[in-house]
Amino acid sequence: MLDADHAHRRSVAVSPAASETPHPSRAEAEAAVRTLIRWAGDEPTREGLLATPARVVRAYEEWFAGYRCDPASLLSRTFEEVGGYAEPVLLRDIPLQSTCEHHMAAIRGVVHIAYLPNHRVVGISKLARLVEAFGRRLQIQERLTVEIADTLARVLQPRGVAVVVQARHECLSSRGVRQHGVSMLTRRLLGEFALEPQRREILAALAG
Ligand SMILES: Nc1nc2c(ncn2[C@@H]2O[C@H](COP(=O)(O)OP(=O)(O)OP(=O)(O)O)[C@@H](O)[C@H]2O)c(=O)[nH]1
Ligand SMILES: [Zn+2]
Repeated sequence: MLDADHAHRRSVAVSPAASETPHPSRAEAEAAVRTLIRWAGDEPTREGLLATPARVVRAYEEWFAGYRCDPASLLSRTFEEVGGYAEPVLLRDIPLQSTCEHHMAAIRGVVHIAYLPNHRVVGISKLARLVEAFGRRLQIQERLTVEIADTLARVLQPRGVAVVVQARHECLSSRGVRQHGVSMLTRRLLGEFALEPQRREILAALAG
């Protein structure tokens, strides 16, 4: 029977982001958390912190679940009976939860996605799952934006793709320059959406 570590390791191995170095064991990951607690100035053996390393490692499994997911396969089921629908499909305000790869601090925001179907559409939940698959990794916002847009373009082969990401970075607010209320906006427009006047129209529609 596979234990959770083994299953985790095996699934991570299929991730394009996985390296060739052996995946650390759960015990090693928990030991690393104990080191960070000591680095922060506290004592990992006190009662309130005893179960914390195990909790943090479980939390990491959720925050970084994207490494165990193949984003392209999320879009494999499509529907062709769309009654001739050939207008853009827009999904606004998809929640984004990610982690900044420079400081491992939270990135929180929303993603707006539009695509111009080429005879087939994808279930709308799959667009939200795509955001999760790339969001739940160590990211910079620019690459996240490109990865979402390019995967949609490659797998669905629509006539156009537009992705807008608006997010706040905790590394900007809770440390460093400590700038609160700043949000970062990134976007990627492909195919017909990269051309005027469609570009202006789709950006206005995504902005709501
Ligand atoms: N372009 C981009 N920068 C990001 C993102 N997330 C964090 N950063 C920035 O990455 C930079 C890392 O800069 P460094 O100078 O190496 O690190 P640092 O000394 O911790 O920087 P400060 O945050 O300015 O204290 C910082 O300017 C962050 O604001 C992102 O998604 N995209
Ligand atoms: Zn950061």
